[in-house]
Amino acid sequence: MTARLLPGAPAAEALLADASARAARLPAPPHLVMVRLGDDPASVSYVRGKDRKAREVGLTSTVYALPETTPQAELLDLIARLNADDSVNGILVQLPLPAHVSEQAVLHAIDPRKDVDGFHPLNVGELWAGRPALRPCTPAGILYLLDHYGIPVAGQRAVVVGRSHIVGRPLAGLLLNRDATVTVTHSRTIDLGAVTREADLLCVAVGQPHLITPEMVRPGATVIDVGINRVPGENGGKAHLTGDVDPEVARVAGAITPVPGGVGPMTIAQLLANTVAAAEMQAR
Ligand SMILES: Nc1nc(=O)c2c([nH]1)NC[C@@H]1CN(c3ccc(C(=O)N[C@@H](CCC(=O)O)C(=O)O)cc3)C=[N+]21
Repeated sequence: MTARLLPGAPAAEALLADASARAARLPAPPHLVMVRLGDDPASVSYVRGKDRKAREVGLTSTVYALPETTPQAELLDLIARLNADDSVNGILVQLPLPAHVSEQAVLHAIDPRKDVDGFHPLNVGELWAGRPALRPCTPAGILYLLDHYGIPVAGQRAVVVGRSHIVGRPLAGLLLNRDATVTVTHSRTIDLGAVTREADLLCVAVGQPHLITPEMVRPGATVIDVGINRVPGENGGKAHLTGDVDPEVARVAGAITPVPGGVGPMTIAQLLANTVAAAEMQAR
């Protein structure tokens, strides 16, 4: 038996088609502004991917590529101007930020109504209260993917491995809002495998290549691999991407997302859907 593969592309396409149709009904194309500091190759490539996809589906996209050394005050100033600019519907500041800039200060500064990452504390609070608001892109994209493939959530035992503010925690909140029974594990969890083996739905977001091995997975479980790890090629060969889940897990799982081509495309699609939702909210 080998697991059913859950590619992101078809689900992302469905989400984007809906977002694009809704965007066309607005008085002006929704406008996303992305800000990045420095030239970390992964950040450059992610922002480029989001910018390209935004244009493809009929949004307006602006990228501010600022020097690594940009003072925090200057970044906060830019955010204040974007907040005040009615032609801007969504603002994303690419993480991670250089050490001299406080992530907290930046995330607090973004107008919650334009916070298409869903990282502002007001939106975090709304998520945990189960009230509608802009949701973090990767977790919301994962829920969309599960729904797209008809994988049940309500009543299921969900285990989230990782408690980051951008994936693990908000994903646990979204699963709870959808009536899953949720356990969150982390680096201090004792006997991780005993916990993950209980999962009907196992979501892994820690950034450790192949942390999850076959004996840690309940036969037939759905496995969502959020890890995107760049590993150098053997003998100087090409570097490649690999997930937090050992590919051998496909022999026991019922369904599994690939890396690349699984959760990554959902994150981008959800960001653009959030931008359309923000524009709709602002038009009201
Ligand atoms: N403010 C902020 N918001 C974010 O949403 C955010 C961020 N900062 N910082 C970094 C992480 C990471 N992230 C990804 C988005 C798309 C892919 C993606 O499209 N991945 C492709 C592969 C891309 C590649 O080849 O590198 C895939 O999985 O198939 C991956 C990772 C968004 N993040």
